[in-house]
Amino acid sequence: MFELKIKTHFAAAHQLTMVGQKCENLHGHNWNIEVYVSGEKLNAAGVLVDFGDIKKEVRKIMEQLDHKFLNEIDAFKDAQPSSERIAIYIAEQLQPKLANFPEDVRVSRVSAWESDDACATYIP
Ligand SMILES: Nc1nc2c(c(=O)[nH]1)N=C([C@H](O)[C@H](O)COP(=O)(O)OP(=O)(O)OP(=O)(O)O)CN2
Ligand SMILES: [Zn+2]
Repeated sequence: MFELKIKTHFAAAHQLTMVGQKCENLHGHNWNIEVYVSGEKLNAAGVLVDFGDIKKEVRKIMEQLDHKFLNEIDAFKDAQPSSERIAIYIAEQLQPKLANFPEDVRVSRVSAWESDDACATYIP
């Protein structure tokens, strides 16, 4: 088994209803995102997937989130944009894009760091 990781980031605003907590106020984060992709087989070039191909797909997903008010994005209208939900969102958006890659390649983990010391990870 091989596991690749690429890192990216986006900046956005959100509001979370957490009963009296400060995050109920409109505020923003610079999220740092780690995307892990795993699979068994290397291609003729000796790689699972070109890092550049993964980055290209992840960049498109970041464009949907960057400098947005996340609560207004369709995916989060009925589901608050916590770091957990952001991690799931990225994983679910990316997985179908991997259909063009070798068949056993899949998203194995997405971590969303909303600060230097707080991170939510989704493992499909
Ligand atoms: N499990 C989760 N808990 C919290 C989330 C989340 O997405 N998942 N999000 C928040 C808020 O986004 C809030 O903005 C961050 O809160 P918090 O880490 O408490 O605040 P700070 O970044 O200011 O950190 P301090 O350590 O308090 O300085 C809350 N919880
Ligand atoms: Zn927040």
